[in-house]
Amino acid sequence: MADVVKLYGVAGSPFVCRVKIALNLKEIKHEFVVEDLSNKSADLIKYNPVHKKVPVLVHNGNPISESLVIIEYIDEAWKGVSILPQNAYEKAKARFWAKFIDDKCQPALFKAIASHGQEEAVAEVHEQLQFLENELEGKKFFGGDNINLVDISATFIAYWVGAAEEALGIKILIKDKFPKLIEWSDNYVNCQVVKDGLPPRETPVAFFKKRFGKA
Ligand SMILES: N[C@@H](CCC(=O)N[C@@H](CS)C(=O)NCC(=O)O)C(=O)O
Repeated sequence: MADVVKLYGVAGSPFVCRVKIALNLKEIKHEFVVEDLSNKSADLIKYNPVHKKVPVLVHNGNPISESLVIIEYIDEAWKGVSILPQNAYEKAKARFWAKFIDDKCQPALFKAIASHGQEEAVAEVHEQLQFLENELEGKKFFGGDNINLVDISATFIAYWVGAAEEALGIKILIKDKFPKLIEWSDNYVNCQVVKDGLPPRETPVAFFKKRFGKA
């Protein structure tokens, strides 16, 4: 029997896009079920009763939530290109950086964006981003020649930060400070599997204007 794969999400969510990109990498056919987060569906509450958030992947009726968990599930459940390294140490390192991006980088970036690029908040985010800049030394992607879990985790940095900069007229990813990260962003968002998983740029730009723009 053919697999039935449904992804519950909203087009503008960087967490949902992570999952779309992982599905694209593995060439997994799926149905995208659009959620209204201001009026969550009974399915979403049933499938993710703990967090009640998207993304949720439902594979043959089995729900999985939390984007990083879903990506690891996709990697294990389907053959094709590997998203996590095979080597135990490299795998642990990939998980470490993905968690670092979620726990440290994204919250710091959000704070810097919300503050309209206030100096202290930007300095804090630069401290975090420097670790990623160093990690890219001698590599095209965090995964080396190919995209891996860390690249997908950093989708917000590659795409949403530029949209926030445009929407609010601020600068966070400074070229002189983060040449590798900027080169990586360009390479990453121009991969077809990534492009196919991202919303049009107007979507995040409009989101940041509405959420943080001056009235
Ligand atoms: N840690 C979660 C975060 C997911 C998340 O924050 N999703 C947002 C959309 S971007 C959401 O569903 N928000 C609805 C809510 O908070 O009620 C993941 O990695 O999947």
